[in-house]
Amino acid sequence: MPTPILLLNAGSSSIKYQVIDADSEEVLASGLIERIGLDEGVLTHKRADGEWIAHEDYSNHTLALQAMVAMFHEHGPSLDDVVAVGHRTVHGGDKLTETMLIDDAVVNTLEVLSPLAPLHNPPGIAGIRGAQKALPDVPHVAIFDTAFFSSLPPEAYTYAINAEVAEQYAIRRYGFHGTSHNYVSHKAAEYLGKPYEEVTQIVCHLGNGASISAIKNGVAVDTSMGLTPLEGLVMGTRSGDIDPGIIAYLHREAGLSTDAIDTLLNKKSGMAGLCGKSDMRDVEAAMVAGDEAATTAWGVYCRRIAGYIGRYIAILGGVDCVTFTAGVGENSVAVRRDVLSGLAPLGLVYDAERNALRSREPRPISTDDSPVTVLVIPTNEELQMAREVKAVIVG
Ligand SMILES: Nc1ncnc2c1ncn2[C@@H]1O[C@H](COP(=O)(O)OP(=O)(O)O)[C@@H](O)[C@H]1O
Ligand SMILES: CC(=O)OP(=O)(O)O
Ligand SMILES: [Mg+2]
Repeated sequence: MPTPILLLNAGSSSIKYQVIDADSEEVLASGLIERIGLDEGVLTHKRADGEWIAHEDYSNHTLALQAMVAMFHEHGPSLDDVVAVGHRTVHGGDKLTETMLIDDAVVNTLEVLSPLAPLHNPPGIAGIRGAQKALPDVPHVAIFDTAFFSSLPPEAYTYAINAEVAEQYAIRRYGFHGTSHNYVSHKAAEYLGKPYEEVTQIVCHLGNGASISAIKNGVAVDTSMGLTPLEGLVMGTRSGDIDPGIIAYLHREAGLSTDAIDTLLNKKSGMAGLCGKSDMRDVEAAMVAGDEAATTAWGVYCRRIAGYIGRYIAILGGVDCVTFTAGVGENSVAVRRDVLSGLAPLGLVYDAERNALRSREPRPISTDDSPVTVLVIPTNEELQMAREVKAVIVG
Protein backbone atom coordinates (compact mmCIF):
# COMPACT_ATOMS: atom_id res chain seq x y z
CA MET A 1 0.00 0.00 0.00
CA PRO A 2 1.59 3.30 -1.01
CA THR A 3 1.51 6.13 1.52
CA PRO A 4 1.42 9.26 -0.63
CA ILE A 5 2.33 12.58 0.95
CA LEU A 6 1.51 15.89 -0.76
CA LEU A 7 4.27 18.48 -0.43
CA LEU A 8 3.57 22.14 -1.09
CA ASN A 9 6.22 24.79 -1.61
CA ALA A 10 4.44 28.13 -2.00
CA GLY A 11 6.54 31.04 -3.24
CA SER A 12 5.62 34.64 -3.86
CA SER A 13 4.36 34.02 -7.39
CA SER A 14 4.48 30.26 -7.65
CA ILE A 15 3.51 26.99 -6.02
CA LYS A 16 5.63 23.89 -6.52
CA TYR A 17 4.13 20.58 -5.46
CA GLN A 18 4.91 16.88 -5.40
CA VAL A 19 3.21 13.72 -4.27
CA ILE A 20 5.85 11.34 -2.92
CA ASP A 21 5.28 7.84 -1.64
CA ALA A 22 6.73 7.96 1.87
CA ASP A 23 7.93 4.35 1.76
CA SER A 24 9.49 3.98 -1.68
CA GLU A 25 10.23 7.73 -2.07
CA GLU A 26 8.84 7.43 -5.59
CA VAL A 27 7.49 10.68 -7.06
CA LEU A 28 3.87 9.96 -8.04
CA ALA A 29 3.19 13.44 -9.40
CA SER A 30 4.82 16.83 -9.50
CA GLY A 31 3.76 20.22 -10.67
CA LEU A 32 4.38 23.90 -10.84
CA ILE A 33 1.98 26.82 -10.91
CA GLU A 34 3.65 29.98 -12.13
CA ARG A 35 2.71 33.62 -12.55
CA ILE A 36 0.17 33.65 -9.73
CA GLY A 37 -1.22 37.16 -9.42
CA LEU A 38 -0.08 38.05 -12.94
CA ASP A 39 -1.81 37.57 -16.30
CA GLU A 40 -1.51 34.21 -18.02
CA GLY A 41 -0.89 31.84 -15.14
CA VAL A 42 0.49 28.43 -16.10
CA LEU A 43 -0.06 25.13 -14.31
CA THR A 44 2.08 22.16 -15.33
CA HIS A 45 1.15 18.77 -13.86
CA LYS A 46 3.45 15.78 -14.43
CA ARG A 47 3.15 12.06 -13.87
CA ALA A 48 5.23 9.15 -15.16
CA ASP A 49 2.79 8.70 -18.06
CA GLY A 50 2.14 12.26 -19.13
CA GLU A 51 2.22 16.00 -18.68
CA TRP A 52 -0.74 18.38 -18.67
CA ILE A 53 -0.67 22.16 -18.94
CA ALA A 54 -3.42 24.62 -18.03
CA HIS A 55 -3.38 28.34 -18.80
CA GLU A 56 -5.60 30.55 -16.71
CA ASP A 57 -5.34 33.75 -14.69
CA TYR A 58 -4.69 32.69 -11.12
CA SER A 59 -5.22 35.96 -9.34
CA ASN A 60 -4.25 34.56 -5.95
CA HIS A 61 -2.81 31.44 -4.27
CA THR A 62 -6.24 30.19 -3.22
CA LEU A 63 -7.42 30.03 -6.84
CA ALA A 64 -4.13 28.47 -7.91
CA LEU A 65 -4.57 25.75 -5.31
CA GLN A 66 -8.10 25.05 -6.51
CA ALA A 67 -6.73 24.62 -10.03
CA MET A 68 -4.14 22.17 -8.68
CA VAL A 69 -6.88 20.14 -6.95
CA ALA A 70 -8.84 20.07 -10.24
CA MET A 71 -5.74 18.71 -12.02
CA PHE A 72 -5.46 15.91 -9.47
CA HIS A 73 -9.16 15.07 -9.95
CA GLU A 74 -8.77 14.91 -13.69
CA HIS A 75 -5.38 13.29 -14.13
CA GLY A 76 -4.59 11.68 -10.77
CA PRO A 77 -3.22 10.43 -8.54
CA SER A 78 -6.31 10.62 -6.37
CA LEU A 79 -5.94 13.04 -3.48
CA ASP A 80 -8.23 10.69 -1.51
CA ASP A 81 -5.22 8.43 -0.94
CA VAL A 82 -2.98 11.20 0.39
CA VAL A 83 -2.16 10.50 4.06
CA ALA A 84 -0.61 13.87 4.98
CA VAL A 85 0.32 17.26 3.57
CA GLY A 86 3.69 18.94 4.17
CA HIS A 87 3.98 22.70 3.83
CA ARG A 88 7.25 24.53 3.28
CA THR A 89 7.00 27.30 5.85
CA VAL A 90 9.55 30.07 5.66
CA HIS A 91 9.44 32.10 8.88
CA GLY A 92 8.36 30.63 12.21
CA GLY A 93 10.37 33.11 14.30
CA ASP A 94 12.00 31.91 17.51
CA LYS A 95 8.97 29.89 18.68
CA LEU A 96 8.37 27.63 15.69
CA THR A 97 11.33 25.73 14.31
CA GLU A 98 10.79 21.99 14.66
CA THR A 99 8.70 20.24 12.01
CA MET A 100 5.20 20.16 13.55
CA LEU A 101 1.50 19.53 13.04
CA ILE A 102 -0.32 22.68 11.95
CA ASP A 103 -3.18 23.98 14.10
CA ASP A 104 -4.83 27.40 14.32
CA ALA A 105 -2.18 28.67 16.74
CA VAL A 106 0.58 27.86 14.23
CA VAL A 107 -1.26 29.70 11.45
CA ASN A 108 -1.81 32.70 13.75
CA THR A 109 1.90 32.84 14.57
CA LEU A 110 2.77 32.73 10.87
CA GLU A 111 0.41 35.62 10.30
CA VAL A 112 2.01 37.67 13.06
CA LEU A 113 5.43 36.96 11.51
CA SER A 114 4.40 37.90 7.95
CA PRO A 115 6.18 41.28 8.06
CA LEU A 116 9.46 39.37 8.50
CA ALA A 117 8.93 37.32 5.34
CA PRO A 118 6.59 39.41 3.20
CA LEU A 119 7.27 37.46 -0.01
CA HIS A 120 6.89 34.05 1.62
CA ASN A 121 4.64 33.81 4.70
CA PRO A 122 1.42 35.19 3.14
CA PRO A 123 1.48 32.72 0.21
CA GLY A 124 2.48 29.96 2.63
CA ILE A 125 -0.57 30.70 4.79
CA ALA A 126 -2.82 30.79 1.71
CA GLY A 127 -1.40 27.41 0.73
CA ILE A 128 -2.11 25.96 4.19
CA ARG A 129 -5.68 27.29 4.25
CA GLY A 130 -6.44 26.12 0.71
CA ALA A 131 -4.98 22.67 1.29
CA GLN A 132 -6.81 22.27 4.60
CA LYS A 133 -10.03 22.98 2.77
CA ALA A 134 -9.26 20.48 0.00
CA LEU A 135 -7.91 17.81 2.37
CA PRO A 136 -9.66 18.39 5.71
CA ASP A 137 -9.21 14.90 7.14
CA VAL A 138 -5.43 14.42 7.01
CA PRO A 139 -2.65 15.91 9.12
CA HIS A 140 -1.01 19.08 7.76
CA VAL A 141 2.61 19.51 8.77
CA ALA A 142 4.84 22.60 8.68
CA ILE A 143 8.52 22.30 7.77
CA PHE A 144 10.43 25.45 8.61
CA ASP A 145 13.17 26.96 6.48
CA THR A 146 14.78 28.18 9.69
CA ALA A 147 15.00 24.79 11.47
CA PHE A 148 18.42 23.78 10.17
CA PHE A 149 19.91 26.99 11.54
CA SER A 150 18.67 26.66 15.11
CA SER A 151 22.24 25.53 15.90
CA LEU A 152 23.85 28.88 15.01
CA PRO A 153 26.10 30.12 17.83
CA PRO A 154 25.45 33.59 19.35
CA GLU A 155 28.37 35.14 17.48
CA ALA A 156 26.67 34.15 14.21
CA TYR A 157 23.07 35.06 15.02
CA THR A 158 23.73 38.28 16.94
CA TYR A 159 23.64 41.61 15.12
CA ALA A 160 25.88 44.30 16.54
CA ILE A 161 22.97 46.61 17.28
CA ASN A 162 21.74 47.80 20.65
CA ALA A 163 21.20 44.63 22.67
CA GLU A 164 18.07 45.87 24.46
CA VAL A 165 16.34 46.81 21.21
CA ALA A 166 17.39 43.50 19.65
CA GLU A 167 15.98 41.59 22.59
CA GLN A 168 12.72 43.54 22.70
CA TYR A 169 12.02 42.89 19.01
CA ALA A 170 13.64 39.43 18.73
CA ILE A 171 16.06 40.79 16.15
CA ARG A 172 18.59 38.09 15.28
CA ARG A 173 19.72 36.05 12.34
CA TYR A 174 17.42 33.09 11.64
CA GLY A 175 18.63 31.77 8.28
CA PHE A 176 16.45 30.28 5.52
CA HIS A 177 16.46 27.56 2.83
CA GLY A 178 17.37 25.21 5.70
CA THR A 179 15.61 22.22 4.15
CA SER A 180 17.83 22.55 1.10
CA HIS A 181 21.07 23.19 3.04
CA ASN A 182 20.25 20.15 5.19
CA TYR A 183 19.51 17.83 2.26
CA VAL A 184 22.46 18.96 0.14
CA SER A 185 25.04 18.92 2.95
CA HIS A 186 24.09 15.32 3.78
CA LYS A 187 24.39 14.40 0.10
CA ALA A 188 27.82 16.03 -0.01
CA ALA A 189 29.04 13.98 2.97
CA GLU A 190 27.63 10.88 1.30
CA TYR A 191 29.48 11.76 -1.90
CA LEU A 192 32.75 12.17 0.03
CA GLY A 193 32.10 8.82 1.74
CA LYS A 194 32.47 10.36 5.20
CA PRO A 195 30.19 10.50 8.25
CA TYR A 196 28.20 13.77 8.25
CA GLU A 197 29.69 14.80 11.59
CA GLU A 198 33.17 14.65 10.14
CA VAL A 199 32.63 16.99 7.22
CA THR A 200 33.21 20.74 7.33
CA GLN A 201 31.57 22.35 4.36
CA ILE A 202 29.95 25.31 2.62
CA VAL A 203 26.68 25.05 0.67
CA CYS A 204 25.74 27.72 -1.90
CA HIS A 205 21.96 27.59 -2.55
CA LEU A 206 21.57 29.82 -5.61
CA GLY A 207 17.94 29.96 -6.73
CA ASN A 208 15.72 32.95 -7.23
CA GLY A 209 16.32 33.50 -3.53
CA ALA A 210 19.92 32.65 -2.60
CA SER A 211 21.83 31.86 0.57
CA ILE A 212 25.06 30.25 1.67
CA SER A 213 25.79 28.24 4.79
CA ALA A 214 28.84 27.21 6.80
CA ILE A 215 28.65 23.77 8.42
CA LYS A 216 31.36 22.65 10.84
CA ASN A 217 31.50 18.93 11.54
CA GLY A 218 27.81 18.56 10.71
CA VAL A 219 26.60 21.63 12.64
CA ALA A 220 25.40 24.80 10.89
CA VAL A 221 27.48 27.66 12.31
CA ASP A 222 26.74 30.53 9.93
CA THR A 223 24.48 31.54 7.08
CA SER A 224 23.98 34.60 4.92
CA MET A 225 20.23 35.23 5.34
CA GLY A 226 19.23 37.00 8.50
CA LEU A 227 16.19 38.27 10.35
CA THR A 228 14.49 38.15 6.95
CA PRO A 229 15.33 36.44 3.64
CA LEU A 230 16.68 39.76 2.33
CA GLU A 231 20.22 39.66 3.73
CA GLY A 232 23.31 38.18 2.14
CA LEU A 233 23.81 37.24 -1.49
CA VAL A 234 22.50 39.19 -4.48
CA MET A 235 19.23 37.56 -5.65
CA GLY A 236 16.75 37.75 -8.52
CA THR A 237 14.92 40.77 -7.11
CA ARG A 238 16.49 41.20 -3.65
CA SER A 239 19.53 43.33 -2.86
CA GLY A 240 21.17 41.12 -0.26
CA ASP A 241 23.73 42.98 1.89
CA ILE A 242 23.71 46.77 1.66
CA ASP A 243 24.94 49.56 3.87
CA PRO A 244 22.07 49.86 6.41
CA GLY A 245 22.59 53.61 6.21
CA ILE A 246 20.97 53.53 2.77
CA ILE A 247 17.56 52.91 4.35
CA ALA A 248 17.48 56.06 6.47
CA TYR A 249 19.09 58.02 3.63
CA LEU A 250 16.36 56.97 1.18
CA HIS A 251 13.69 57.77 3.71
CA ARG A 252 15.05 61.26 4.38
CA GLU A 253 16.39 62.28 0.99
CA ALA A 254 14.00 60.49 -1.40
CA GLY A 255 11.00 60.69 0.91
CA LEU A 256 10.32 56.97 0.50
CA SER A 257 8.04 55.34 3.07
CA THR A 258 9.22 52.24 4.93
CA ASP A 259 6.84 50.14 2.80
CA ALA A 260 8.23 51.64 -0.39
CA ILE A 261 11.80 50.93 0.76
CA ASP A 262 10.83 47.37 1.68
CA THR A 263 9.33 46.83 -1.79
CA LEU A 264 12.35 48.43 -3.44
CA LEU A 265 14.81 46.13 -1.68
CA ASN A 266 12.73 42.93 -1.92
CA LYS A 267 11.14 43.23 -5.35
CA LYS A 268 12.93 45.85 -7.41
CA SER A 269 16.58 45.29 -6.55
CA GLY A 270 19.03 42.43 -7.05
CA MET A 271 19.56 41.41 -10.67
CA ALA A 272 16.20 42.88 -11.72
CA GLY A 273 17.07 46.24 -10.21
CA LEU A 274 20.56 46.28 -11.70
CA CYS A 275 19.84 45.20 -15.26
CA GLY A 276 16.09 44.65 -15.65
CA LYS A 277 16.29 40.84 -15.65
CA SER A 278 15.86 38.53 -12.67
CA ASP A 279 16.37 35.21 -14.44
CA MET A 280 20.08 34.38 -14.65
CA ARG A 281 19.61 32.83 -18.11
CA ASP A 282 18.44 36.20 -19.39
CA VAL A 283 21.20 38.06 -17.55
CA GLU A 284 23.84 35.78 -19.05
CA ALA A 285 22.41 36.16 -22.56
CA ALA A 286 22.43 39.94 -22.19
CA MET A 287 25.98 39.90 -20.86
CA VAL A 288 27.18 37.73 -23.74
CA ALA A 289 25.49 40.20 -26.13
CA GLY A 290 27.55 43.00 -24.58
CA ASP A 291 24.94 44.66 -22.33
CA GLU A 292 26.90 46.79 -19.87
CA ALA A 293 24.34 46.80 -17.05
CA ALA A 294 24.03 43.01 -17.23
CA THR A 295 27.83 42.64 -17.17
CA THR A 296 28.12 44.78 -14.05
CA ALA A 297 25.19 42.98 -12.38
CA TRP A 298 26.82 39.63 -13.13
CA GLY A 299 30.08 40.83 -11.59
CA VAL A 300 28.32 42.06 -8.44
CA TYR A 301 26.47 38.72 -8.14
CA CYS A 302 29.54 36.47 -8.51
CA ARG A 303 31.85 38.65 -6.42
CA ARG A 304 29.39 38.51 -3.50
CA ILE A 305 29.35 34.70 -3.56
CA ALA A 306 33.14 34.42 -3.83
CA GLY A 307 33.47 36.86 -0.91
CA TYR A 308 31.17 34.78 1.28
CA ILE A 309 33.05 31.59 0.44
CA GLY A 310 36.30 33.25 1.56
CA ARG A 311 34.67 34.57 4.73
CA TYR A 312 33.27 31.17 5.64
CA ILE A 313 36.57 29.42 4.99
CA ALA A 314 38.06 31.85 7.51
CA ILE A 315 35.26 31.25 10.02
CA LEU A 316 35.44 27.47 9.63
CA GLY A 317 39.25 27.36 9.63
CA GLY A 318 39.29 25.50 6.31
CA VAL A 319 36.78 23.27 4.52
CA ASP A 320 36.49 19.82 3.01
CA CYS A 321 34.04 20.81 0.30
CA VAL A 322 31.98 23.59 -1.25
CA THR A 323 28.72 22.66 -2.99
CA PHE A 324 26.59 24.52 -5.53
CA THR A 325 22.85 23.84 -5.65
CA ALA A 326 19.39 25.18 -6.69
CA GLY A 327 18.35 26.63 -10.09
CA VAL A 328 21.42 28.79 -10.73
CA GLY A 329 23.92 26.71 -8.75
CA GLU A 330 22.94 23.50 -10.52
CA ASN A 331 22.64 24.90 -14.03
CA SER A 332 24.79 27.95 -14.58
CA VAL A 333 28.21 26.85 -15.80
CA ALA A 334 29.19 30.51 -16.16
CA VAL A 335 28.25 31.55 -12.60
CA ARG A 336 30.26 28.68 -11.16
CA ARG A 337 33.20 29.52 -13.43
CA ASP A 338 33.20 33.19 -12.48
CA VAL A 339 32.78 32.51 -8.75
CA LEU A 340 35.56 29.92 -8.71
CA SER A 341 38.07 31.44 -11.11
CA GLY A 342 39.86 33.42 -8.39
CA LEU A 343 39.61 30.93 -5.54
CA ALA A 344 42.54 28.60 -6.28
CA PRO A 345 44.66 30.37 -3.61
CA LEU A 346 41.97 29.28 -1.10
CA GLY A 347 42.27 25.67 -2.25
CA LEU A 348 39.33 25.54 -4.66
CA VAL A 349 40.86 24.42 -7.95
CA TYR A 350 38.04 24.03 -10.45
CA ASP A 351 38.13 21.96 -13.60
CA ALA A 352 36.61 23.74 -16.61
CA GLU A 353 35.67 20.51 -18.42
CA ARG A 354 33.97 18.98 -15.41
CA ASN A 355 32.20 22.27 -14.74
CA ALA A 356 30.75 22.25 -18.26
CA LEU A 357 29.26 18.73 -17.96
CA ARG A 358 25.48 18.59 -17.47
CA SER A 359 24.00 15.92 -15.23
CA ARG A 360 21.32 15.45 -12.56
CA GLU A 361 23.77 13.43 -10.44
CA PRO A 362 25.98 14.80 -7.66
CA ARG A 363 29.35 15.46 -9.27
CA PRO A 364 32.73 17.12 -8.64
CA ILE A 365 33.80 20.15 -10.63
CA SER A 366 37.21 20.48 -8.97
CA THR A 367 40.40 18.77 -10.10
CA ASP A 368 41.37 15.48 -8.46
CA ASP A 369 44.21 17.18 -6.58
CA SER A 370 42.21 20.24 -5.49
CA PRO A 371 42.68 20.64 -1.69
CA VAL A 372 38.97 21.48 -1.41
CA THR A 373 36.41 19.38 -3.31
CA VAL A 374 33.89 21.48 -5.21
CA LEU A 375 30.58 19.73 -5.96
CA VAL A 376 27.33 20.32 -7.82
CA ILE A 377 24.41 18.56 -6.13
CA PRO A 378 20.76 18.96 -7.18
CA THR A 379 18.65 19.92 -4.19
CA ASN A 380 15.42 18.12 -3.37
CA GLU A 381 13.51 20.09 -0.77
CA GLU A 382 10.33 18.08 -1.41
CA LEU A 383 12.00 14.73 -0.67
CA GLN A 384 13.54 16.11 2.53
CA MET A 385 10.10 17.49 3.48
CA ALA A 386 8.45 14.11 2.80
CA ARG A 387 10.94 12.41 5.12
CA GLU A 388 10.23 14.93 7.86
CA VAL A 389 6.45 14.66 7.46
CA LYS A 390 6.73 10.88 7.66
CA ALA A 391 8.73 11.14 10.89
CA VAL A 392 6.03 13.37 12.41
CA ILE A 393 3.00 11.29 11.39
CA VAL A 394 4.59 7.93 12.21
CA GLY A 395 5.76 9.40 15.51
N1 LIG B 1 20.35 26.93 -17.24
C1 LIG B 1 20.29 27.91 -16.33
N2 LIG B 1 21.26 28.86 -16.28
C2 LIG B 1 21.21 29.84 -15.40
N3 LIG B 1 20.26 29.99 -14.49
C3 LIG B 1 19.27 29.10 -14.48
C4 LIG B 1 19.22 28.01 -15.38
N4 LIG B 1 18.11 27.28 -15.11
C5 LIG B 1 17.49 27.90 -14.09
N5 LIG B 1 18.18 28.98 -13.70
C6 LIG B 1 17.87 29.94 -12.65
O1 LIG B 1 17.24 29.31 -11.56
C7 LIG B 1 16.32 30.22 -10.96
C8 LIG B 1 15.25 29.47 -10.23
O2 LIG B 1 15.85 28.63 -9.31
P1 LIG B 1 14.98 27.84 -8.24
O3 LIG B 1 15.92 27.10 -7.37
O4 LIG B 1 13.91 27.09 -8.93
O5 LIG B 1 14.41 29.10 -7.47
P2 LIG B 1 13.16 29.33 -6.53
O6 LIG B 1 12.93 28.02 -5.79
O7 LIG B 1 13.63 30.42 -5.64
O8 LIG B 1 12.02 29.71 -7.41
C9 LIG B 1 15.79 31.04 -12.12
O9 LIG B 1 15.51 32.32 -11.70
C10 LIG B 1 16.93 31.03 -13.10
O10 LIG B 1 17.63 32.23 -12.97
C1 LIG C 1 13.50 32.02 1.80
C2 LIG C 1 13.64 32.24 0.34
O1 LIG C 1 14.29 33.15 -0.09
O2 LIG C 1 13.01 31.35 -0.46
P1 LIG C 1 12.94 31.37 -2.07
O3 LIG C 1 14.32 31.19 -2.56
O4 LIG C 1 12.06 30.20 -2.41
O5 LIG C 1 12.37 32.69 -2.48
MG1 LIG D 1 13.48 27.54 -3.90
